[in-house]
Amino acid sequence: MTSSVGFVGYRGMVGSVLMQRMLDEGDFAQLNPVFFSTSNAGGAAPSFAQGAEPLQDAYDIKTLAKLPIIVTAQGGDYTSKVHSELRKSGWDGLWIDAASTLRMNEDSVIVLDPVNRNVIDQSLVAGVKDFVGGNCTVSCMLMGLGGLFKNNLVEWSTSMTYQAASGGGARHMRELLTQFGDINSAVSAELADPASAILDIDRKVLEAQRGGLDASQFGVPLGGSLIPWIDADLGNGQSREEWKAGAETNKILQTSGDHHIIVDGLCVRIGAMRSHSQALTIKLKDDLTVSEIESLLDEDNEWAKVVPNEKEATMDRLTPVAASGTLDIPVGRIRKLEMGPKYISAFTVGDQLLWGAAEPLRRMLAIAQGRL
Ligand SMILES: NC(=O)C1=CN([C@@H]2O[C@H](COP(=O)(O)OP(=O)(O)OC[C@H]3O[C@@H](n4cnc5c(N)ncnc54)[C@H](OP(=O)(O)O)[C@@H]3O)[C@@H](O)[C@H]2O)C=CC1
Ligand SMILES: N[C@@H](CC(=O)OP(=O)(O)O)C(=O)O
Repeated sequence: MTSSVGFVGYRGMVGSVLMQRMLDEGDFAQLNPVFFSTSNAGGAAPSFAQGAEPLQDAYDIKTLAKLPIIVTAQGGDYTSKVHSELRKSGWDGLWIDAASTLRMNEDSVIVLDPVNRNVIDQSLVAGVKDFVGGNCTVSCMLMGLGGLFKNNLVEWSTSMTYQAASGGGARHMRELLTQFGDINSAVSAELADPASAILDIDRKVLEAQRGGLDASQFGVPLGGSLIPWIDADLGNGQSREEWKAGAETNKILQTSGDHHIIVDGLCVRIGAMRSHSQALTIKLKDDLTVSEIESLLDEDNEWAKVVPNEKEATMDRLTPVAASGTLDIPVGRIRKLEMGPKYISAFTVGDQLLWGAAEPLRRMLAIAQGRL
């Protein structure tokens, strides 16, 4: 008998990527989907799910409580509003969530099964009910660098990130593209004239960036610029996105005490669309050769793809344009740094809507149903 699974947030950006992955993998043949909406209860179910009943009210606790598994990509506000009420009603089903709300709760597990399948399996046996996808930057980093982190080879690590607009949401992506378009329009006449002076063009671009661009989502222009702060200010000089790197990495790996790995760095928003990149400096516990490191990374999981530390391969394969829309996590620029034989650099890129958001949820659902 196929079990019923509730989906909340199926039409949002993360939800749409999740639905597409589930369609690609034929997952819907293995379950009976029930779709929920916060805005259109009673409306038609999505066209890709033929035969599904009309949309249910995502705030109706009784209807939600009938389901053994609920998957939500609706967002943190929804989780805050509904999850505790549902639990209080006595519901003991599995809650699989993309939002950060429950991530650091003691009774939740952050899911990234190529990295912590053992933790997920043990937790299911132990009766854990809340399974939450990790922060996109953390998940993409661990997918690329898993071979070092899982083998307890990292003493500490810093990551300097280059995060895509999609991390803010769909409206942020639109705003970035609108800004690029408006900047182009501000200088289109000069660009069409090869004799125009580049410094005049530059001055006009800056005028547009400082005066005329809609930046209502990001707060300041991102097109042709960057923003070295992501998420809330924790008041100690660190952004919440930066705090997540250490907190979530250690929770995913279940490290504690002497095994705690220090992970810290700066998180920066750049004008890429949907792939997050990060440059890492890692202090290893052992003096491994570069080829030993590359083998460990490449062999760790089928998605980590080592890119040789050469100019052409790096430019071809280690960029947001190359990684976006794929499950591959290219990892390259691996070399020993001048600081000493245990210090290495690495650079990795990952689609933050796939491994960064939707794919760990899709796989957690399959694990929960005994399909993976
Ligand atoms: N964006 C990201 O990179 C990541 C996001 N997440 C988590 O996932 C949550 C959802 O993010 P995201 O998918 O970007 O959010 P979206 O804003 O794209 O979607 C959230 C909800 O908005 C409603 N909605 C209203 N208007 C529209 C519209 N025109 N098109 C589609 N949906 C609409 C839908 O709810 P309804 O159908 O009920 O009206 C939808 O489920 C985040 O809050 C975060 O917690 C996690 C990791 C990464
Ligand atoms: N904060 C991430 C996106 C995100 O949704 O992260 P989290 O799932 O940790 O809230 C970014 O802006 O790139």
